Amino acid sequence: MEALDYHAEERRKAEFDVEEMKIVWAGSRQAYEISDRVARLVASDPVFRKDNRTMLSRKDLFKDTLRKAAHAWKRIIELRLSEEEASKLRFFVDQPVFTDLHWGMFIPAIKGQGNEEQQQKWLPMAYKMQIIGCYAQTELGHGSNVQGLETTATFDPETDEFVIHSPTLTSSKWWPGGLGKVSTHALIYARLITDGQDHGVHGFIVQLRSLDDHLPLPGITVGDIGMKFGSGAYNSMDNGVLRFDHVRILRDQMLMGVSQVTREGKFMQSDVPRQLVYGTMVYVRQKIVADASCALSRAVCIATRYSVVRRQFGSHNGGPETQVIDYKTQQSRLFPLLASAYAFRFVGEWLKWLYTDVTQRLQASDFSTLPEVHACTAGLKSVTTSATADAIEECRKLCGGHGYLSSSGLPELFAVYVPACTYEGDNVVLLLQVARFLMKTVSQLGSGKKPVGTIAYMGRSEHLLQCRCEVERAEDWLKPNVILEAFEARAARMSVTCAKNLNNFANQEEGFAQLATDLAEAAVAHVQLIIVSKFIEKLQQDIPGKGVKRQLEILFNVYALSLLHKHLGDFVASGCITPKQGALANEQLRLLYSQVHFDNPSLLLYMVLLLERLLQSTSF
Ligand SMILES: CC(C)(COP(=O)(O)OP(=O)(O)OC[C@H]1O[C@@H](n2cnc3c(N)ncnc32)[C@H](O)[C@@H]1OP(=O)(O)O)[C@@H](O)C(=O)NCCC(=O)NCCSC(=O)/C=C/CC(=O)O
Ligand SMILES: Cc1cc2nc3c(=O)[nH]c(=O)nc-3n(C[C@H](O)[C@H](O)[C@H](O)COP(=O)(O)OP(=O)(O)OC[C@H]3O[C@@H](n4cnc5c(N)ncnc54)[C@H](O)[C@@H]3O)c2cc1C
Repeated sequence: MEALDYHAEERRKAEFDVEEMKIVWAGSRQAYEISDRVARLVASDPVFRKDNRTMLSRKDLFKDTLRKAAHAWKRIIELRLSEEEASKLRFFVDQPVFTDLHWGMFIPAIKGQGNEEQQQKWLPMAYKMQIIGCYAQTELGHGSNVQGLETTATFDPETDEFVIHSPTLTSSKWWPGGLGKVSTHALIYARLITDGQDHGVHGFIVQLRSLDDHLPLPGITVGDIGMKFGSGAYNSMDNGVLRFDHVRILRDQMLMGVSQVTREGKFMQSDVPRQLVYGTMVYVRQKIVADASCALSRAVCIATRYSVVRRQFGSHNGGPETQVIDYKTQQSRLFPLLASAYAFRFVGEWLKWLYTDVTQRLQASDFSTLPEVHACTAGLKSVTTSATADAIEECRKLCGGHGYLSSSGLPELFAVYVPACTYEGDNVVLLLQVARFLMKTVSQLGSGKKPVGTIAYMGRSEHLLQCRCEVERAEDWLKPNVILEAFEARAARMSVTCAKNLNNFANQEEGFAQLATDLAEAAVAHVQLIIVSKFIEKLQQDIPGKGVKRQLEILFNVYALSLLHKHLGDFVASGCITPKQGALANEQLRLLYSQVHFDNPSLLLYMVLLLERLLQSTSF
């Protein structure tokens, strides 16, 4: 049977309404229709082709990228695409490019940290792309440690200006996307100094290049930092280096939404948390979670198609060899990744709501949920990107030798995706931020302050520290409440154990440094609980379509039980479950794989309907 016939055959086996499942994946019928329309637009436009990407030189790749970005902008204008459609189009062009940072960070930073006048001044030019901006925070010497940045912005009351300067080699801005060749402006994060006093890191809009001849302005040294991981991949992006030699900017070019400097040079901290200066990173981290489900679904789509078509061994009497998707090892490696794509999709939907909610609260000067939003965006960005990067590599291996071919699409997908574990915050550094939030919560348990939101389970820690999972048979693991309690107990016990062990140290800082690995693992347990609980909440919603909810329930159980199996040590060591109950979970997982198998290609291949036209370089 031909491969495509087999696909059709597999689809026909679907025990659920594929059309309705597409809408579940997209989040709404409207979102699906926009995605499908824009995907067709991109796939049918030869300018957006990308199957030649890995064969181009860096220079030709960059020119090709500029051509695509300009063409995308032209199509957005011609077709009068909405902001959502335009964002989808840029996403489907699917090549790291300077506009990612212009639209994804430069504009959001002005919106989030600029005052009303500054937004009115800069945003119209940015929306029309009359100026092109980048987000220049990281320096050669500091990326994770933002408070360690060295670039200075010294106020000169004589001239009502800031003097921007790079005092050391390590203060050179290093990495900002779009900086190397294209950006005319940058949002610079620098140490604000007034009257000899250092007020920490703040944002400043600085013009880098002339709007007439695009040459660097006086005092500005700027360039590209060179080739990066892989051949195509992120080399379509002009990540750059930037140094300042006493460059003067007007006082009103300091973003004044969070803090201000008066004409007299007086520093004024608004009554908002200084961490709002980090707001753009929080915004991008929540977007990265939804993007993880997309990248993961693409890799799993490729690996599923391969697994359905590839046959190896097992021929009897000259008959066809066995489909590799029939091997239990192939299923146990592939199906949890399929389930993870859905899990990340749903938690990404929820995180987008959480971020929208905190944005509205901030406008009413309600900062109550800011710590939780920071912990959720940091933790989910860390856990989903690490899992997705590992999953793309696993999908390469699932495809045997062909997975290593550029034409499989997987090497490029991996090379473009993996920096997500580093940019917008190194994943370990972000887990330690979550751990800080967890330890603070545990320390307040005795104060009567009731934990709420995603940390509410800590308020039941007395019960969770004693409970025993009610699992006597494998099928008991199919109950969402049983799974939820196991994950809550694991997370609570790991955090409380860390908190107790911290007390063995002279001070919190020393304890935190010594116990960092345990704290990072407790953070992972907390974040995985969030993902599991949001999947359960999704299943509690009204989900139309024949068999759709049933399939999602199977995927939920695959996701949760494969995680439990992977982290069985945590669950058993913390006493949440017994080794016997762990074995029953594994037994149930094997049974679930058989169920997914008969529907898996359809579950996956409907994603192909959305992405297939964009996976042109994928061909088995
Ligand atoms: C690691 C960070 C957060 C440390 O920041 P620091 O100021 O040193 O804070 P502390 O660790 O001392 O914590 C103090 C306090 O503040 C809270 N907090 C920290 N961050 C936030 C936040 N974003 N929102 C709200 N609250 C925050 C923290 O919880 C503490 O609260 P307590 O109640 O416990 O006192 C910081 O250095 C950091 O974020 N580092 C990562 C840098 C980063 O992400 N860089 C990205 C650059 S842009 C980029 O990579 C672009 C990529 C291209 C692309 O995306 O395509
Ligand atoms: C493709 C790409 C695009 C980027 N684009 C931009 C951009 O547009 N704008 C911008 O400003 N930046 C950008 N960056 C920079 C990026 O934000 C930083 O690289 C990132 O924040 C990590 O910081 P770092 O490089 O200093 O890593 P480091 O912090 O030096 O991390 C190195 C190692 O040290 C460990 N580590 C560091 N601190 C601690 C700690 N306290 N405890 C335990 N372990 C620790 C980390 O876990 C890691 O293993 C980009 C980076 C990449 C790769």
